[in-house]
Amino acid sequence: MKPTLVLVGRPNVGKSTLFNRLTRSRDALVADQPGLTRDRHYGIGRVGERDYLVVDTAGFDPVAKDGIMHEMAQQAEQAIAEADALLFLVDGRVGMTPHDQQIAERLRRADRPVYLVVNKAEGMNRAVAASEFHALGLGDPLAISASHGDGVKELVALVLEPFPQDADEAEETRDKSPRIAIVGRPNVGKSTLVNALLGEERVIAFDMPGTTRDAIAIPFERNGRKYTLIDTAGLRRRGKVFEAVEKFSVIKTLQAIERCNVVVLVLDAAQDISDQDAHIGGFVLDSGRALVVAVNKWDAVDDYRRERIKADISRKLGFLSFARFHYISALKGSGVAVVLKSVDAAFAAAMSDLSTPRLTRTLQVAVAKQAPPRHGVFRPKMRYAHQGGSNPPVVVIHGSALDQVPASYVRFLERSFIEAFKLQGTPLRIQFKTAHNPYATK
Ligand SMILES: Nc1nc2c(ncn2[C@@H]2O[C@H](COP(=O)(O)OP(=O)(O)OP(=O)(O)O)[C@@H](O)[C@H]2O)c(=O)[nH]1
Ligand SMILES: Nc1nc2c(ncn2[C@@H]2O[C@H](COP(=O)(O)OP(=O)(O)OP(=O)(O)O)[C@@H](O)[C@H]2O)c(=O)[nH]1
Repeated sequence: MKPTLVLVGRPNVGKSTLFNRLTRSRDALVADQPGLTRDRHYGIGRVGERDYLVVDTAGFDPVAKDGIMHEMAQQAEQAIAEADALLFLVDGRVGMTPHDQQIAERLRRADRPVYLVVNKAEGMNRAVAASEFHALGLGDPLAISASHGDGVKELVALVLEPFPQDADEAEETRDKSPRIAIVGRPNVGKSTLVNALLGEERVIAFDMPGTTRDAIAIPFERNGRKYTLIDTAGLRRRGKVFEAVEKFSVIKTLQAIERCNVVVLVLDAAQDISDQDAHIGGFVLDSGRALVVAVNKWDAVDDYRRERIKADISRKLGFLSFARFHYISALKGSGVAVVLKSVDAAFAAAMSDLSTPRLTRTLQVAVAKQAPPRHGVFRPKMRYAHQGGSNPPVVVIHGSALDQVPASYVRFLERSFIEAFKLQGTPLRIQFKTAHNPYATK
C-alpha cells in the first residue's frame, strides 16, 4: 500500500505550499480538465520515484475545546491516526512558538514516525535555522524551503525510506481479474451495494482484518468470474451481510482507489451532487483508475428528481464522462449485474494492449482531420505513437515541438484513441517525446 504522509503544524508555517509542491501534477494535462475542482487537503504524491498520498491538515490546535478549531483538531486527529508518517512543519523565520510546543507534545504521543521540518529556510544557514527546534524533542530538525523547493526531494526520500516497496504491487499489476473499490461519501449505499454483490455469491475466503492496518481484500466469484473487493471501511461480516465498522475516511478511500484497478463510485440519487462527490471523482481521475458510476437509490426518486439529478451530474461531474453511468437500486438489487458488466468492460479497456501500427495510424488519421495548432514559428509534428503503460493506458507520441501542444488538442487526441480502440470506462493519458529536446517532454 502507498504510504500516507500527513502534514501538521500551526497556521502559516507553509503546509499548503509544501502540499502543493508534493502533489503538483506531473501531468499538467490531467489537472486541466474543465470543471474539475480539487480537495486541496488530499493528494497523490509526485516528488521522487515512489508513490505516496499526502494529507494537509488545516491549522491544528490540539487544545481547542470547541468551535471550528476543535472541529479542525478532530479532523487532524483522524488523519494522525491514519498516517504512516507525520511531517511536523515549523517556521524557521519566526522560530519556536508555544503553539509549536503544544503540537510537539501531542505528536510525541503519536505512535508514528514524526519528522520535524523547519520551513522557510532558504538563504539561511540550515544548521542555524534548525538548531533551536531540537528543544521540541522530536529528533533532528530538517531544514527546507517549501516555496523554493530546497531539501524537499531529500525529505521525501528520507520519509519513504523505511517503507518497503509494495510487495504485492507487482503481483497485483499482473492480476488477470478486476480489483474493485466501492467508494462514495457517507450513506450513499456502499455497504448495501457490497452486500448485493457478495450476498448471494460465494465469498472465496474472508479473513478478519485482525490487527493489520492494511486495507483488506475480499475475493469473490460471480457468474464464474473472479473479482476482488478492496475494502474502504473495515468491513465486518455479520451473518450473511457485511457492515462498515469505521466511519467514513477520505484517507481509506484514497488508499482503496490506489490499490484497485476499477473504481465503482456510488452517488445518491436522492441528494444533489456535493463537493465531496466531485472531490472523490477528482481523485479517481488523478489516479488514472478505470471507473464505473452507480447512481443509487433510483427506486426512491420520482421522474422530476431523476431528470434533476441527471442534469446535476452532467454539470458537476462532466470530467468523468469517460465512465459508464448506471442508475441502480442496491437495496432491490436492480442494476447490480449491469454495474459488474461495466466493471468487466472498464477493466478490459484499462488493461488493453494497443498495437504500435494501429496507434500510429490512428494518430495520422487524427492529425489529418485536425492538425495541431502552430505555436509561434513552430508547428508541432507528430510522427508515431506507441503504448507506454496500462491502467490507465498511456500513449507515447514521438515528434518535434510537442511541448507546446494545447490541452484542448490533447483532449482531441485522447478522444480519437478512445474511439478507435473502443476504450470505454478508462481514462487515457498522452505523453509527448520530442526528439530535439529531451527535457521538454511530459
Ligand atoms: N520565505 C518562505 N515563505 C514561505 C515558504 N513556504 C511558504 N511560505 C509563505 O508562508 C505563508 C503561509 O504559507 P501557507 O502554505 O499558506 O501556510 P499554511 O501552513 O498552509 O497555513 P494555513 O493554511 O493557515 O494553515 C505564505 O505567504 C507562503 O508564501 C518558504 O519556504 N519560504
Ligand atoms: N431506497 C433505497 N435506499 C437505499 C439503497 N441503497 C441503500 N439504501 C439505504 O441508504 C442507507 C445507507 O446505506 P449504506 O449501504 O449503509 O450506505 P454507506 O454508503 O455504506 O454508508 P456509510 O457506511 O455511512 O459510508 C441505508 O438506510 C440503506 O438502506 C437503495 O438502492 N434504495
